[in-house]
Amino acid sequence: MISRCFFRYLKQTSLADYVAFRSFSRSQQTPAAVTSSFIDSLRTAVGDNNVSTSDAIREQHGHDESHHEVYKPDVVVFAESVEQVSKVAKLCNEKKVPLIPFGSGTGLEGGVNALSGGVTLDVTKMNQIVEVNAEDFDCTVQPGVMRIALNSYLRDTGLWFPIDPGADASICGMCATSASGTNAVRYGTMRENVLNLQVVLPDGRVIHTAGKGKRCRKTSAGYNLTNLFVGSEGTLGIITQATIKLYGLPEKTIAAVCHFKTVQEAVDTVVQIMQSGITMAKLEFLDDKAIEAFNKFSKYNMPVAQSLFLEFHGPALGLEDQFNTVKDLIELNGGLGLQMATDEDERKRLWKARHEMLWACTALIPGSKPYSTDICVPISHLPEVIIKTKQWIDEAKVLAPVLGHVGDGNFHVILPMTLDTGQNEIMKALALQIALLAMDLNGTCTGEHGIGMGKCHLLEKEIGPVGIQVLKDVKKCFDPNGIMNPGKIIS
Ligand SMILES: Cc1cc2c(cc1C)N(C[C@H](O)[C@H](O)[C@H](O)COP(=O)(O)OP(=O)(O)OC[C@H]1O[C@@H](n3cnc4c(N)ncnc43)[C@H](O)[C@@H]1O)c1[nH]c(=O)[nH]c(=O)c1N2
Ligand SMILES: CCCCCCC(=O)C(=O)O
Ligand SMILES: [Mn+2]
Repeated sequence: MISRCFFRYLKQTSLADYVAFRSFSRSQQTPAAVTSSFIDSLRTAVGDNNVSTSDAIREQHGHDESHHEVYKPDVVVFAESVEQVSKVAKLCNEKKVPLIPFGSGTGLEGGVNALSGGVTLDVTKMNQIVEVNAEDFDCTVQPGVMRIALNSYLRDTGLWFPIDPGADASICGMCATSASGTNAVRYGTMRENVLNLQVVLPDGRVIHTAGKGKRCRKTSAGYNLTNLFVGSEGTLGIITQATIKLYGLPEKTIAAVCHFKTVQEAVDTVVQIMQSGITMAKLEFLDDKAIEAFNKFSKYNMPVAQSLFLEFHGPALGLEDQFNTVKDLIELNGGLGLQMATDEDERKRLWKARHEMLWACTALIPGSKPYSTDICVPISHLPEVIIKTKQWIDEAKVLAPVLGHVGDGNFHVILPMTLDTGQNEIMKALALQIALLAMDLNGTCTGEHGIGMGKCHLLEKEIGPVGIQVLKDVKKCFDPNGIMNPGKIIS
């Protein structure tokens, strides 16, 4: 039974939102015209070995890591070059067949699920690092280059690409979702780190969003096409190359963990650290439930309490001063157990465990699939939003750990979805309620996972009917036949 209190906020804001959410249904797309002669033309374009209609391959490409229902494409194509991507796009456009770009399938909003069937275009075979300009701190990669492989390749140069969503995602998939993660508080998100993109448009034309070969740090040359494609989730074109910023590996790194008796103390500390102007590299909150999952899954023995995980990057000189300033703030707010950790192996183990929190939380209920909230609010509203969220979780009597990138005002509630539909309805209502609160407090329903198939109804609420109409106009301009990843972002 859901408590009346649980729905109080929902009722205060708008019951209509909840009804709209419950009855939200994706507008049915025209079924794909994938005939055998169409598949033959794909084989001619990319070679027999690069076209698969096997059920297992279609299943594998019909979902990401989220709980969303699987939607298999009719056919999966593996591209090996920009020319092949262009030919496939042209063929799909001519026959009005849906075309869904696929990076590595680690998304969390059903971005790759083929809602209307069609062709899924897997770009993992295009995995070359095109160039590294160490002296300019940038590099250019093909769409199948993965984040961890890029950083291994860069290691000897003393450079790295710090944006880290935890999962080993493709760099171009990260561009497509505007990913971020634990290091964004210092290094920004994909939006701040992409200098140029090569994109194949649905009609097969190839563009460079900042101009061919351009990789300058600043430009005021016209509309920002690059950032139109960052976060476009495969709905405007296929990203076939990305030029991104690199950074020097930090000379010194300090990690630390501390815990608090109350959520208020922990989150007040976060706000004060951010307002003090200290540049944190990571500033993560894990609530008591998250710590329980963390201990169990990764074999730690941390106090089960509201916790902060922190990391500092910088020159050896002065970094300990920053640590000590933060230490003072933590202690002033009642924080306990803070210790400096500089041992590299222990640090790696800690962050690996943090990145596995999705699996740690879902393991709390075996067989469950994760449903995620991803709100982001201005930092001053963070204490209010986290405290209300935790109160609602308690009232709803669901097991839902809270964790996230609080230095950015961004956090997740991990809602393990099971076969118990009653319980799932409660989870979805809770997720909606949290998103509505964030939006009321000048925040967004998604800081980093994107809209995908799961949050279209929230985007409508977030940017309003005129905003949505403008997005639809933009979509029409790039993709007049509506073939690119239909049903995503705007339904
Ligand atoms: C355990 C765990 C933990 C996290 C996350 C995942 C998992 C499994 N994520 C989410 C995820 O890693 C993130 O969304 C990636 O950016 C997705 O990259 P993929 O290559 O897997 O794209 P994937 O293949 O999943 O595609 C995602 C979307 O991008 C589109 N796309 C992919 N490649 C494209 C291309 N070349 N051109 C055009 N469109 C393309 C797809 O069509 C789809 O809409 C995350 N994220 C985050 O920001 N912060 C975090 O903290 C985490 N944490
Ligand atoms: C489905 C749960 C998503 C939250 C976990 C992934 C994530 O973004 C993280 O920070 O961890
Ligand atoms: Mn995250």
